[in-house]
Amino acid sequence: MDTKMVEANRRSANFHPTVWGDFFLSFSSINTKDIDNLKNETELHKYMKEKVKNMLQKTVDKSVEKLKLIDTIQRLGVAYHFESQIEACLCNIYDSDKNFLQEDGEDISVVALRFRLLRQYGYLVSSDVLTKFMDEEGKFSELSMGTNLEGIMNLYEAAHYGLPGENILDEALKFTSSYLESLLPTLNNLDASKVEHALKLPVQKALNRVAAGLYISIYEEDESHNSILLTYAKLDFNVLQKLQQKELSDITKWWKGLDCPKNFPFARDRVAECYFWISAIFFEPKYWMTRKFETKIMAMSSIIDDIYDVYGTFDELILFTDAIDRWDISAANELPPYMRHCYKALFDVYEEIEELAIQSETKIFGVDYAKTSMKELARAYMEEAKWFHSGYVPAVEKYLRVALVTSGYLMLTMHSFVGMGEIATKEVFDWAANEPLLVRAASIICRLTDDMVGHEFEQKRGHVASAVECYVKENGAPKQEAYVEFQKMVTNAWKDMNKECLQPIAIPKSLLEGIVNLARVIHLLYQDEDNYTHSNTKLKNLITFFLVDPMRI
Ligand SMILES: CC(C)=CCC/C(C)=C/COP(=O)(O)OP(=O)(O)O
Repeated sequence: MDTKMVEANRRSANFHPTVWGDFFLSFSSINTKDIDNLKNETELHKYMKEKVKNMLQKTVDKSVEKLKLIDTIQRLGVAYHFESQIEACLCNIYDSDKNFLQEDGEDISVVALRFRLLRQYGYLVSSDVLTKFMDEEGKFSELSMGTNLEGIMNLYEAAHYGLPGENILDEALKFTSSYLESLLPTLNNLDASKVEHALKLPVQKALNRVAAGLYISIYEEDESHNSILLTYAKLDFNVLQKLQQKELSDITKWWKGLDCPKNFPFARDRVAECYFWISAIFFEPKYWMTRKFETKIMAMSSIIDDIYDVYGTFDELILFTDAIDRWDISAANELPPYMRHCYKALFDVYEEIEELAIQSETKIFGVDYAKTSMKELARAYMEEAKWFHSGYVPAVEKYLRVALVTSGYLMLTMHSFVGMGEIATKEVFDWAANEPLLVRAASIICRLTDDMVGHEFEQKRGHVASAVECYVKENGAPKQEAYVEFQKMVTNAWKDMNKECLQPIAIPKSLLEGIVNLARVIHLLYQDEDNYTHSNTKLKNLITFFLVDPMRI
């Protein structure tokens, strides 16, 4: 270390060391026994897939059974194999006669399920269909709906698809959430697990892959389960897990080369956590390229964030921001050793991205958009550093102009597009570059949720004022008021996202889904605390479940 580094007055965040270290390196090769198992598993996977496909084909279109089947396939995390059949079926329902949402005598369970599936696939069906289940005062109640657990749960799931101003769904969510909570102590084990799962991870806020992994055991407990669907879901889980173990092994090898504990001892050493974050969003095998470099970019951004927020001196940060803005490898020579190391590593990642993009005929122009978003991120980090070093606490609106950029979600969006091939056209990148509502909404969810759970830990070590401190200063109000206000903004951001996912959509659905999934990661990892920074409990368990232990078939 050079002496200047030792002498400078630096902060320390005392982040805990890596949880995973070299653990995933051992998944780099597969032994002969595993190859045989893999062959058998792949064969069985293929065979079961045909069976599920047949099941879907044979079930009568527009029937209640078909809706339930689609719901189960989705909940088990395998809908991505049957997207075209599912789309066709829901399109058929939407295009049919005007009464499709409510046949005579249908109960809330069917009406709400159909409503939710259609909204989920982008069809703007009217929520008026639910008014029939309200009482004279326009409220949902036990009496108006009957105490049918499935119906209440289906209404609960549907209610998450509300749009701005759609009060009926606000009402539905209020009633169903508190009713389900109150029912919990009275339910048998299986129903209680279903309700707890739904309360924690409603379909609209859940990463499908994660919710599915956790739902499989609940489904297995249900005696009425379909054993073909169950086995197929488990097989699929294991096939993806093996693929992801190998990918994470390669990424760990790269990460080890950076030697984080030695070169960036002040930073969060979290590469497996970054991979989990990204692979839960882009889980389909065909998105391997996005998983690979999005993880690397995220892990690098995490170090860069810690350089700005924790370790770098103000003068060093000016040099670093300037070097990133110039994007010129010779600028590395002007940086102190630890920054130089980071800068060069960042360049190496972009070199790899460019090579991969060319090889796979992804259009290379996307990489320029990605670099621009990284420069914007660094400039925004610098703006926050200036505020911190001058003790400035901006008003919330001013803070958010910068802090939505430092949420990193526009940057991650741009990089994800690069890996997703032909569908990411120039128009798509331009769309993202123009601050669309969807990206803004995902960034609001990320920034405000992160600030609400993380600000006390951050302020203790010295950190730019978070949205909470900005609100308190601007309004002379207690922090509890800030939490309430921000929770409202987060709720509205989810509604904006629902709106932006309705037809006609601005960009291809799989790209939109990636952005919504970015917000869903926050719902999973930042509800109670910042489980990324403090990754040795909840996130450790999730990684063990999804990336280490296979399911018993
Ligand atoms: C989404 C991206 C780019 C993630 C990289 C890792 C990261 C910086 C997480 C948030 O950390 P934090 O809670 O310390 O963020 P901040 O310093 O912005 O509050």
